[in-house]
Amino acid sequence: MQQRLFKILLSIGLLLITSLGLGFGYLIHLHTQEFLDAEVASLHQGIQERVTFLDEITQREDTYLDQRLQVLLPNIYRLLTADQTPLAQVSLDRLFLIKNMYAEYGQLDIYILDPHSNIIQTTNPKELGVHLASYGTFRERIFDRLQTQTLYIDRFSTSAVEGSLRKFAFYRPKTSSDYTLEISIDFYSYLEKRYSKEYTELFKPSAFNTFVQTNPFAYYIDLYLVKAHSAFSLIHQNHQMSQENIRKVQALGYLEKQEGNFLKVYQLLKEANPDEILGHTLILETEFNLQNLNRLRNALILGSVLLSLALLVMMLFILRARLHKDFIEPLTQLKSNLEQLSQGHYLLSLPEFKYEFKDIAAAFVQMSHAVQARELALLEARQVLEQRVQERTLALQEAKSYAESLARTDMLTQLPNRRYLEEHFEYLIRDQNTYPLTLVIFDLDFFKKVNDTYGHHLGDQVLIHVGNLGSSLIQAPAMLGRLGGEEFVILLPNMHKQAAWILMDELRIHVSQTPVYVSGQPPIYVTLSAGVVTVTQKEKTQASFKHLLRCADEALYQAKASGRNCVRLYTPN
Ligand SMILES: Nc1nc2c(ncn2[C@@H]2O[C@H](COP(=O)(O)OP(=O)(O)OP(=O)(O)O)[C@@H](O)[C@H]2O)c(=O)[nH]1
Repeated sequence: MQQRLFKILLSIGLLLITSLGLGFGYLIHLHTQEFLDAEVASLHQGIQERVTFLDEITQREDTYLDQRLQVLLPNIYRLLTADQTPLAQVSLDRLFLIKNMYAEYGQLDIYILDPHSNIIQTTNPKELGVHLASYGTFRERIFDRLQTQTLYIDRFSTSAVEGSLRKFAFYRPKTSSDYTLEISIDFYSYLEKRYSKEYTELFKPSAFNTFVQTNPFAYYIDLYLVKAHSAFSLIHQNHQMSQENIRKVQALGYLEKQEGNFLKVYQLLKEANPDEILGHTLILETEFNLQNLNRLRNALILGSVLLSLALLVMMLFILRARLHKDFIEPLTQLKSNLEQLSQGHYLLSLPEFKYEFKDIAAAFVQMSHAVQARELALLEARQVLEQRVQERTLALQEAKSYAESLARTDMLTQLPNRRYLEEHFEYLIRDQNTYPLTLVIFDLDFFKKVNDTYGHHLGDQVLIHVGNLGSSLIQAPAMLGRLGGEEFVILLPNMHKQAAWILMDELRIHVSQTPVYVSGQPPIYVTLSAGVVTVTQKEKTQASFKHLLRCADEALYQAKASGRNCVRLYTPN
């Protein structure tokens, strides 16, 4: 039982620990996820603030530069073509000369574009020969506008070739001119010149790396300026973002991609209508290395499971000990008491129990006493029952023997009846020592007359009287019985016929001389006639009760025929 209980407890405990471990694990997982989300959000928030600030500065400077460039571009054109040199043939030296004149703008570059948007001369040699019309909507945006106006100042934008943030301005002396003058101002170097270096540091791509350094999980960040379907990296220049990601981030605003321990997050920082000339979409890309975080989370989960396991083992041991003391021990004690009770030991000495076992023990003792009392009562009842059974058996035996005696007794005279006489004859005839065996039958003479004269009742008294007289003359094993009516039979073992004749004659005389006295009546005298038959041992094989009765009856008939009141011996013819 203890083992089973322990197994049940162990199963419950294991279930508990599994759920506890899983619960803890889930909580830790949620917590780390929340923590990570908060870190991601704080990083993005910081970048967003910086970008918003940059955006404000950009817009302000854009307006300011627009005003200045409207004056600057015609001036540069005039300076370049002062000696009547056609724009298409301005020398590189001249370009650099002019460029250096405007050092206050920081990194300023001058370009001369041919009618097909090719850069044919520039202070930025990297871009020489670049066909600008192949970049996005350059021709539609700029060249088409210059068909109707001579000056077009573009927004701040990334350089298609370098990816740096620049302000672009275009000028044609006449709308019909073939060649175009373009200048670009590097935004960061412009800011450095206009403000201070510390100030511009905030917006430089390298400054964004501080976000990576200060965030525990950040691994890599980039900002993309999206033009139509191309994205230009502002931090890691020349870096590209896939078309698929651009579309997804534009549609969802936020996108997360997990690859092993690395998490990439894309967030739309600024969305603009691509149809608007100044519209730029800004997408932030951040990448986080979660290796340490995952390791920490796994260690925490494992730790919590191990701790719960240790707690469970401890709890189980304590519980088992308590269980044994508070539950198993009293139960074992009660079990042994029950065994004692089943063996009939009622005087139980129960030890001190605790808790509910105290009540159980009390009830148990009560039950024991009740059982004891009931058993005693049962014992007594059994004794009474046994006594009654004995009494009833005795009564039954008596009733039986009474019934048997009734079955063998003539009710009127209380003498053996014909059945008893026959049984006794069978007994005597089987015995070797009863021969010669004599059977006498006697009959009252003219008994009808007695009945007729004195009534049947007095006739009965006469029959009883004669029976009594006969009984007084014989002793067992001889037997006198009433055959029926006024006929009687006497069985006389060990008696010769002469002796029997003498005995019967004695009875005849005795009857004839002993009247029946009934009050108010004269004495009633009766006589009897008798027939005697004797069987020797030799003759016993032919002898039966019926046969001897018939023989004796013949002798009786002789006696009747001889005038009655006499005894005749049977003589076979
Ligand atoms: N009171 C009384 N009478 C009985 C009983 N059994 C038989 N009797 C009568 O006994 C009488 C017998 O009559 P019988 O057979 O004519 O013989 P009997 O008158 O004795 O004449 P014999 O035998 O020829 O001397 C009848 O009247 C019977 O009714 C009995 O139990 N009680």
